[in-house]
Amino acid sequence: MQKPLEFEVIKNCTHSKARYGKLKTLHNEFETPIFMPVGTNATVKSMSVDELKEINAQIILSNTYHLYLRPSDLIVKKAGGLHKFMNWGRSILTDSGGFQVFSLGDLRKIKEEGVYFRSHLDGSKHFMGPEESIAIQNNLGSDIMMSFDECAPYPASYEYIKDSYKRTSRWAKRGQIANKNPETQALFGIIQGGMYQDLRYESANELVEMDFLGYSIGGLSVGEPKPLMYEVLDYTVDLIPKEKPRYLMGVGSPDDLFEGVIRGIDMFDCVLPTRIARNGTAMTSNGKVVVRNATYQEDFTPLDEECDCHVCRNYSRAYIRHLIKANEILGARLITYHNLYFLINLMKNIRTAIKEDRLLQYKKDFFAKYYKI
Ligand SMILES: CNc1nc2c(CCNCc3ccccc3)c3nc(N)[nH]c(=O)c3cc2[nH]1
Ligand SMILES: [Zn+2]
Repeated sequence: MQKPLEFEVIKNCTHSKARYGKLKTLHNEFETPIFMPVGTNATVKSMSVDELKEINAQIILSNTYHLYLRPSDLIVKKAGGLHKFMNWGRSILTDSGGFQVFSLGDLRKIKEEGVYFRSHLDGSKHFMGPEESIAIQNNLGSDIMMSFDECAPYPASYEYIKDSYKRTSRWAKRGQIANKNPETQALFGIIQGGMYQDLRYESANELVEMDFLGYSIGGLSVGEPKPLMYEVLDYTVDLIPKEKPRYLMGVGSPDDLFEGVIRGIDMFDCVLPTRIARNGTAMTSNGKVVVRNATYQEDFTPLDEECDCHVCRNYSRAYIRHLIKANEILGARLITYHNLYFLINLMKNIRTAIKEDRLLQYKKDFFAKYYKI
């Protein structure tokens, strides 16, 4: 049987759990650890696919919940699938919709069969369960699909988390059975269990039993203190077979990328770079630059002196500040382009540091500048 995904660990870091690897889908092959730009409505906001290729994006995320509601997965299927619809020839990963139903929709009810919710667009009533989520992802044709899960809130009681992760495991099994394209679309299990070590163990073991092609660590980056997220990561990563890819969902500040890589994570996604760009904040090697501040009114240097991206080679802080203040679309576009390039480039430097066995030193050097320590 043809496999829709192949993953190979090429180099393990000697003084951390970091590893350098390669992941192959039916669309392309890319190196890990990797940062995946988020493209909720079948677009990485304000970026064309040509610009995404220019910044060397290899895999982008899209979303079952959003595309089901608008334009509908049936229309995307009629277009020939999401790759064709958005003219993106590289890899696509789709989230299963569970997280978005809880964080966006007006939640009505979680039942064994699935979730009844109201659309955040027009309040219309909908139902989504594992079978519906996988059918939508099959229609979208993404290379990597996520199991339908409940991302439990934080904080939550032990009893709540126990019931929730057990239902998520039952949903994962139902989703596996519902997958119509197991030879062309890989399915990941999502480990839940809140901040309770024994429940994380049980969730991971039940999903490893089901033999998914990769595993996401869910239920984190939901408002818990960072040290707690890192503590849960410390013991949860070890439960995933080391030859399978590990995806930490919704994580992507520079600090969290380093801490996640050091703890053995291979894949990351985060809306931060695109979201902060829209309010005029750029990520640079010397920390964040809120370019809308008056200080940059006559600053004719690039966003980041050390960045070789198209934006930093051609535009000044003063010009981009002017665009943001004038609420010109180009302002957000230019900062988004640079922020995405910054994180994609950071991951390239992290991969090189792993290959050369100097990751912890690189982390020290990076933050010495980023936080001007
Ligand atoms: C920000 N913190 C955070 N995000 C989480 C997500 C969503 C990850 N982002 C995917 C995305 C894809 C397309 C468009 C927009 C977002 C989760 N997704 C699932 N399925 N399960 C989680 O436990 C879970 C936990 C999360 N924590
Ligand atoms: Zn730049």
